[in-house]
Amino acid sequence: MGNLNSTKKIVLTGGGTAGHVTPNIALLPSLRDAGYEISYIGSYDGIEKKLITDFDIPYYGIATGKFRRYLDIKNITDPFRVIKGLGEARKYLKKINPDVVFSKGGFVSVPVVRAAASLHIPCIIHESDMTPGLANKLCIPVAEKVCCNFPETMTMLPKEKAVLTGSPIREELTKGDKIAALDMCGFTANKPVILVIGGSLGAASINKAVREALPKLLTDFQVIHICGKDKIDNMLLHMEGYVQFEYVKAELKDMFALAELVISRAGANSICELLALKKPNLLIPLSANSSRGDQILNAKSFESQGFSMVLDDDNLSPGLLAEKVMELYFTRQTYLDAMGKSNLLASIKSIMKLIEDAAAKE
Ligand SMILES: CC(=O)N[C@H]1[C@@H](OP(=O)(O)OP(=O)(O)OC[C@H]2O[C@@H](n3ccc(=O)[nH]c3=O)[C@H](O)[C@@H]2O)O[C@H](CO)[C@@H](O)[C@@H]1O
Repeated sequence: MGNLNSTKKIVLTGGGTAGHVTPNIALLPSLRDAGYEISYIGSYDGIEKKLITDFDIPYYGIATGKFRRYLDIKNITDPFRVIKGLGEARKYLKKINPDVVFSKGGFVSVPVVRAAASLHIPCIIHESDMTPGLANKLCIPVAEKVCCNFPETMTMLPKEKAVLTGSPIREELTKGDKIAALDMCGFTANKPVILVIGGSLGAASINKAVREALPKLLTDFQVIHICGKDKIDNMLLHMEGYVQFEYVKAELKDMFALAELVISRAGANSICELLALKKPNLLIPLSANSSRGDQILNAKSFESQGFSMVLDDDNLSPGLLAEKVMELYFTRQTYLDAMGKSNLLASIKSIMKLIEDAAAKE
């Protein structure tokens, strides 16, 4: 499309889980520096709306439906919601008239990208997992370029579209304050801290194993546990050296600064953050029984590069978890050495270049 004689405009989209939103947030400072007027199209009330409201960006909600691989009554109604979303996305895109759309994926992005393509607005897509998700698969045919996080993904995509950029990480995550985290958690400064993050939604199996392993873990460590919405265990609220949070926003940077080790799901953005922040980590990827297995591939790739220790969700037990944590603690320098070469800002720069090139198209 192109805006003659006017400010450059970009529409960001992506949602459903935080992993489809935080990379967009990571791009905001650079987009602002480059003079873009930024708008966001997401679902009416998804996590993207809650996360984006903090950034003073016009937000447009559309109807969205899931593309499931299993039988569900909603498979009958959701296609109508997607069609409705497509109409709404077209209406908002016409109103905003952006030069470019950047999509981080998730189901809400499909109507936005397809509507943008029908209006001849160039779209850049980002795939953070090793294998493209279904939403991105539906958008790749109409995308200008597809940013990849793993070299392995490049071989699965049309050659002329795939670009290896890595995942944009929020720069503020590097600016954490250990003392602020100690205060917030009521911890002492002379015992190492483990941060547990079960992805943006929390992970029931990790929550259970960590809680059952607490008698062992708390002998040598203090534990910050981000356990997911509605997953706080009230029985453990006053346990010394253990604190729980459902989800944290600005405080996450301080917790990262304080943590000596991190136990985490293997969501693509989470693991890139651990790499960028150089945190020795134990990954427990979401099992293939409850996903397409993308986290297992993400974790294997990080394990083979020496960045992570991996524990199968299917083999998870409190005893094994505590054992692996001790092993990680004593071998952490090996992981720190391997992670030493990552470059936090490289991916933001390379994605910005693709956005600028696409926006310059008439
Ligand atoms: C269950 C599911 O569908 N998981 C997918 C989802 O995970 P999920 O949404 O968990 O995605 P990621 O692990 O990639 O990213 C989570 C993001 O949320 C942030 N965060 C998390 C907790 C918190 O309290 N505060 C906070 O800011 C993390 O710092 C990170 O930036 O998208 C990922 C990226 O496509 C996929 O790899 C995962 O397989």
